[in-house]
Amino acid sequence: MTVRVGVIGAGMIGQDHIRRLTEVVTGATVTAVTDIDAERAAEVAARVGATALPTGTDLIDSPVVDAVLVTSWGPTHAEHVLNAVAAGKPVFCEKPLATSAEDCLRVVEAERAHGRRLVQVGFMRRFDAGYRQMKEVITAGGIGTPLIVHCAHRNPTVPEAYTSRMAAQDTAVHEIDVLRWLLDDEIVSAQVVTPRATSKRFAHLKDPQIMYFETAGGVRVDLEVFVNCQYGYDIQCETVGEDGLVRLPDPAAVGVRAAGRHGTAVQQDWKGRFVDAFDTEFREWIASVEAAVEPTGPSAWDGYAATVITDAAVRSLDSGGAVVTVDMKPRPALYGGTA
Ligand SMILES: NC(=O)c1ccc[n+]([C@@H]2O[C@H](COP(=O)([O-])OP(=O)(O)OC[C@H]3O[C@@H](n4cnc5c(N)ncnc54)[C@H](O)[C@@H]3O)[C@@H](O)[C@H]2O)c1
Ligand SMILES: O[C@H]1[C@H](O)[C@@H](O)[C@H](O)[C@@H](O)[C@H]1O
Repeated sequence: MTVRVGVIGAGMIGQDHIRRLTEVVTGATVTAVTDIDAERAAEVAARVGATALPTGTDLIDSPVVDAVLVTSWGPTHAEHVLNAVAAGKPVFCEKPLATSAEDCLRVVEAERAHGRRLVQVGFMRRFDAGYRQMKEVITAGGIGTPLIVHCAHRNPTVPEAYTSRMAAQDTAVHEIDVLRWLLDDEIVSAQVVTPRATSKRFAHLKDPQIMYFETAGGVRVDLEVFVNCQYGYDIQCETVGEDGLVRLPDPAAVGVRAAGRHGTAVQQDWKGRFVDAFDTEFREWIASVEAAVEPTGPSAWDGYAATVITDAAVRSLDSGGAVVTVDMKPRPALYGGTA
């Protein structure tokens, strides 16, 4: 069976995922596209022989759509995901699942009422080969009990519309998700402190920021978020355990020796850094839809958890650096919990 995907939001990442679904992943085709910019929807749909539809509701209800991909602006995600769950269709939602914890919980409740998982959230790092190898080592006891994680998340620059809160909501949210998964542990507190700001930023922005997280199991995490670091897109992660440490590899790149120097190029954006992770993410999602089984990727609960934890980080930033306790509901049985 070929999975017929309808795409809501034909912007930057929507178009990239449409290319991925049509050119990279086998067993999928894009049959419908919608965007509040109707001209854009028509143009993108025409490129892949899909139908442009006026609204997300039309697309979700369309008989030529088996599964829904939501790549519109964050504040619109919850509405589309809730409509897809109501229609009983599998839905892949780019992060964030919703911009408030309340809206994330509405999705969780809708899915629980439906009785099985239909939602996958687009935290692609769980599909990155390096993070997967780290998890295998940690799970196999290769470094003993994890104690500390050191992380850095650096972007070369960000646009003027990027705000200080987005360091948690848009950027650190990737570490928040991948660390919960990597450590199989829950984050219970967050603290954000700010050093001297780089002069190479917009005046309104606090950049860099240093975030500290603590897990229920007592692991301490430090994360540098620096979104105007100038030199490249650089993701670092090192987990220190009782018996050793495991470090995320840098992406493979040729070594160049010339003009008296030896070096390797640094990635310049997330698209290139995580291209393989995105491909794997969509291969696995399409395979789960094709097999009519629940997706194994990040769940609606993971989307909720990430939002609650980023909210705590934002509160800490706003308060000038207080340690903020994460106020998370008990995890329901549908997501491996006991509630
Ligand atoms: N996983 C990642 O690393 C990653 C990377 C980039 C973006 N994202 C996420 O993807 C989402 C989209 O980001 P982007 O950079 O592509 O934004 P974008 O602005 O380029 O595209 C969003 C598109 O959605 C359309 N749109 C907005 N509301 C809509 C609605 N209700 N119905 C239909 N269309 C609607 C807009 O007109 C626009 O074309 C964001 O939530 C963002 O956080 C994730
Ligand atoms: O939306 C992007 C994307 O999620 C990237 O992976 C992250 O590095 C950026 O900071 C963020 O702005």
